[in-house]
Amino acid sequence: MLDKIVVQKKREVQSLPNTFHEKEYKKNSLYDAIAVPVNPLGIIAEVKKASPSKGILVEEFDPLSIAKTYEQLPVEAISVLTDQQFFQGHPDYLTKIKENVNLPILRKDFIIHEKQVKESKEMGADAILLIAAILEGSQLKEYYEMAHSMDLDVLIEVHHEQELEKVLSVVNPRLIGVNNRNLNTFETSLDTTKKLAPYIPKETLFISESGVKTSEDVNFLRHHTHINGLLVGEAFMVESDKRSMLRGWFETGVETSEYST
Ligand SMILES: O=C(O)c1ccccc1NCC(=O)[C@H](O)[C@H](O)COP(=O)(O)O
Repeated sequence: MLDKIVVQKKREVQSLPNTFHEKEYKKNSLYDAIAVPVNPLGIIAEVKKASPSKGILVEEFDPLSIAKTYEQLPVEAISVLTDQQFFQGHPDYLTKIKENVNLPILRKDFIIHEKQVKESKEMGADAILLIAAILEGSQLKEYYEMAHSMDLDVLIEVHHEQELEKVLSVVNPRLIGVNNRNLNTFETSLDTTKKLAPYIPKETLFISESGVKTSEDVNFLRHHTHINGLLVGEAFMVESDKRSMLRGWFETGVETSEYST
């Protein structure tokens, strides 16, 4: 699946312009929001209509209204899927949300070319995702530095130790996301975050992405790891009472964390 997505992205990149116009948006820092969260963990809530693994998640999809709902909750940031082909997202969703919602906005897409970094800035993103699985070390470094020079935060996503090693050999990432979803089989396992936790540098903010749905999931991650945040899509999208769900995640808390270095 990841291969198919990359093939499609290469096509899309060809039709992107060579120049982009930076608009003046107020920057909301994803890094700062996760570093000092309102919740016990920083929550990045995703605006996600559909996915290759689950198909359509919600029939009546109004991205701005979802983002406005998130803004009323105690969440730290919003992730917006801008991929059209596989996730039924759109770049315009991100721009509209940026113009109307005062939270850091992460552009969630499959960035494989520098033009997409510039496009993200033009769209109004505060942060971009770089997926180690689809980038060479040299590209990771180039796009990471380019993004920072444009005042974009970067969340670098990894799935296993080799990808993490590749990332750490080229940059000192401020934010790392461990994606619990195997991008080939779509299966999610929170053990992915648990296994990688000992290797995430202490000075890096550490996000666990995908497959988080219940308070047991949240407690498992808090007990076994030192994560700073969670990126959650499906659970928020399908839940009508998002506030209660979020409250429930932190109600019991974790008495002791097993995690130690
Ligand atoms: O969500 C998918 O099915 C998917 C498939 C292939 C590549 C990426 C995919 N998702 C992107 C994401 O990383 C998630 O939308 C995000 O982490 C939230 O995950 P979840 O809470 O499980 O919806």
